[in-house]
Amino acid sequence: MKTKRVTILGSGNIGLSLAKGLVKAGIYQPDNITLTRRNVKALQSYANDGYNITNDNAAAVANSDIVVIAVLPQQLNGLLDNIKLSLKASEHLIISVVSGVSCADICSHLGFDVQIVRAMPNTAIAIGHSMTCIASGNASNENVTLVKSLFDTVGVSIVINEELMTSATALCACGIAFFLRSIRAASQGGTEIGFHAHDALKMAAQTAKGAANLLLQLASHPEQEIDKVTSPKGCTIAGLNEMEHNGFSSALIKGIKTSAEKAGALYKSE
Ligand SMILES: NC(=O)C1=CN([C@@H]2O[C@H](COP(=O)(O)OP(=O)(O)OC[C@H]3O[C@@H](n4cnc5c(N)ncnc54)[C@H](O)[C@@H]3O)[C@@H](O)[C@H]2O)C=CC1
Ligand SMILES: O=C(O)[C@@H]1CCC=N1
Repeated sequence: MKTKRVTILGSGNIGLSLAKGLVKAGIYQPDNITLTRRNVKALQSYANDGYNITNDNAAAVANSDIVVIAVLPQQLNGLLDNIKLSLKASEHLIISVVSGVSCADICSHLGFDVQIVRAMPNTAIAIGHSMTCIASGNASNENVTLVKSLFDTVGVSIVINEELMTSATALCACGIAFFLRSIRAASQGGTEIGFHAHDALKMAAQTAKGAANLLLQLASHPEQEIDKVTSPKGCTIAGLNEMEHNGFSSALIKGIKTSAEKAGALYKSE
């Protein structure tokens, strides 16, 4: 089967992470991927690595099969106006990673229907460890499966209902920042109790990785694993309860709810 040519419109944080992930997974060569950005000079190092780069979105779309839209919600309508005439409903498949914008919103702005699959990856896609949620309102099952198989090469992906995409944004895409901040905070605690900052960070990150892998590899529940750590009258339960008295779980839950509300409102507030 001929390799489908991919164009990534808006090659910033997530667009470039996706490109790197696809190449690292070995399913695309850089020369099958076109990266666009208004300031194309910022992509020069990618051109040196063999990617096609341009600031001409319309031409890039015309020369591709799969079009990934990776601009900010407030940049989307301008981009759609830019590519409208190059988009062929019968030829193109759009993958949108834009938060808070439905397939119907995109078709409505374009003024015609084109198959769209939404994907919500996170920045760990650059190293093949994304948690990606996939949904579509109007694409064929075949295309949803195609997109899932693409994202399966750069992490783990699941197909969900489109109404849950803003929730997926908060839990998984924003979630990377939440867990990173937790690791950073743990390392700061580690420094206060005696470790050099770089050692404390490494120790905290590896500990977080171990905790996540206990759940993923043993298909276990967090409380089951926590019970194994908390010795009676021990130091773990003392620290854990102190964190809970200070709102640890509550802060995470409230933060995720706030992010989900914001994710749903980003495009509509423009
Ligand atoms: N950063 C993340 O972790 C994730 C972001 N997303 C979504 O992905 C989208 C992009 O987010 P980021 O990559 O973080 O933003 P970003 O600001 O890093 O990247 C957007 C890029 O699009 C370019 N751009 C804007 N208008 C353009 C146009 N008309 N033509 C060509 N390029 C254009 C900008 O110059 C910029 O480089 C957003 O909608 C965000 O909600 C989704 C999942 C995770
Ligand atoms: O913060 C944001 O709006 C984007 C969406 C998910 C991750 N970053």
